[in-house]
Amino acid sequence: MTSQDTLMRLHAVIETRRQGDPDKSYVARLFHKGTDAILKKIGEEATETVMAGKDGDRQKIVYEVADLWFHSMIALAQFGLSPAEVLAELERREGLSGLEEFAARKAQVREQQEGS
Ligand SMILES: N=c1c2ncn([C@@H]3O[C@H](COP(=O)(O)OP(=O)(O)OP(=O)(O)O)[C@@H](O)[C@H]3O)c2ncn1[C@@H]1O[C@H](COP(=O)(O)O)[C@@H](O)[C@H]1O
Repeated sequence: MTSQDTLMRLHAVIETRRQGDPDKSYVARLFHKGTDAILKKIGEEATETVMAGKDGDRQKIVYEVADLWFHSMIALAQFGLSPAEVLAELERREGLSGLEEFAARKAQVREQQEGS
């Protein structure tokens, strides 16, 4: 079993919660609250991840990043996306230096500005 399977299985569970009972399911409750509530959770979990990092607490970092990924997956579902699309984007970037990509993007913007 791969990590991708784990993400896709969780995604499938999240999708089933769309019509779930908010009294029985955390995910259903969050869907029921709507986009702003989902995005707010991502902000909270990102902040908690930063705090865990500042504390240098490795176990807490794992716990908070799991919360962050989980809530990000609810956000993806809310926008009709799946982890497969994020994984495909990461695969597309594989082997592409971040600095080279940044330079290419800058050059593209410069060309667009010079062309207009
Ligand atoms: N992976 C998770 C998962 N990670 C975190 N959480 C919940 O996310 C919440 C995180 O909230 P916080 O840490 O901010 O604490 P909180 O006090 O509970 O939340 P607030 O009151 O502050 O909003 C907690 O209630 C956690 O239990 C999760 N809830 C569910 N899942 C997965 O989603 C599946 C479906 O869950 P249900 O929809 O609840 O059946 C589960 O089987 C799991 O696989």
